[in-house]
Amino acid sequence: MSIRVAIAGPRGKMGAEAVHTVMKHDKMELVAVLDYKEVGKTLADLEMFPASYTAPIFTDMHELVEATAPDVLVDLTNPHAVYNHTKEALNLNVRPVIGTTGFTDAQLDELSAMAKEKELGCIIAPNFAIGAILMMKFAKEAAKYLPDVEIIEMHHDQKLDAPSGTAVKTAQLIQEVRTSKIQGHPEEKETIEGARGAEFDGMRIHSVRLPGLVAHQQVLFGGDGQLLTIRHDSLNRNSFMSGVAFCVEEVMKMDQLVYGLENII
Ligand SMILES: NC(=O)c1ccc[n+]([C@@H]2O[C@H](COP(=O)([O-])OP(=O)(O)OC[C@H]3O[C@@H](n4cnc5c(N)ncnc54)[C@H](O)[C@@H]3O)[C@@H](O)[C@H]2O)c1
Ligand SMILES: O=C(O)C1=N[C@H](C(=O)O)CCC1
Repeated sequence: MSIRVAIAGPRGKMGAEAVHTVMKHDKMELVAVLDYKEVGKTLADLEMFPASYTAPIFTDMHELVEATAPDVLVDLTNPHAVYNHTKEALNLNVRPVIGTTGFTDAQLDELSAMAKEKELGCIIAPNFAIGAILMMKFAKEAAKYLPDVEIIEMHHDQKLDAPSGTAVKTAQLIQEVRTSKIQGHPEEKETIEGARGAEFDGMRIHSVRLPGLVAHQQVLFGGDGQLLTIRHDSLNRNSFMSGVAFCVEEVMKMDQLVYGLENII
């Protein structure tokens, strides 16, 4: 039986790729999409999609679920919309696969409790690219031996949240193995505010935003007379799509929330 999939944010850079991925997948059916405004009756009304894409467009999640009964909601929208979408989906017994970044810790805790209570699978994946997951895993391993670390994430200039979800997740994974320490000179002083980047448990995170970039991250470890750099580059959004398809299949087997693909690959 096909997995019935709905996608929120179908006109976006990631959402449009996800639409194509689900349409091509032999074990999935795209039953509906969620937009925030009236843009047409079905995807076929949008110039960006072919006439054969007949999934209906909804602007209300309750109506979408009532009319099309999806198993999974893939959300690729923005940090303002995603929390409510995830909550609504769980309330309506639809399993969320969330690629949108920008959750607070409190929101993650609340959603995790909701998924547990409902015994529903939910995946929140700051990064769907396998190379990025490996970068994070390798960075966690390296931090055991080289605890002085700074993260430089680089994204396109349309990105709304900073630091990136991947950078935050990387710092959290490192925090699990690194004895907390403040890095740099104890008396260091910023002469221009923000020069040393964001502070996370004594580590620094730097966010670069430039046209031309897609999604890139370097994790730099400094030691005595040596520097280790672990770097990942997503060169296009297709790099995320096998991860999206993997999550749609995986979430159907789960009964709780998982934050980060490193927990399930
Ligand atoms: N997890 C990953 O691997 C991964 C990879 C790339 C991007 N992202 C994240 O995915 C999100 C989307 O990225 P993007 O580059 O496609 O952005 P985008 O701006 O191109 O697309 C976002 C889309 O969401 C739509 N939207 C906004 N509010 C909405 C709402 N309330 N309901 C329905 N649709 C709504 C917008 O119309 C837009 O089409 C961002 O949070 C980004 O950080 C995650
Ligand atoms: O393009 C974006 O925006 C991306 N966001 C994710 C993040 O915040 O980590 C992952 C990569 C692309």
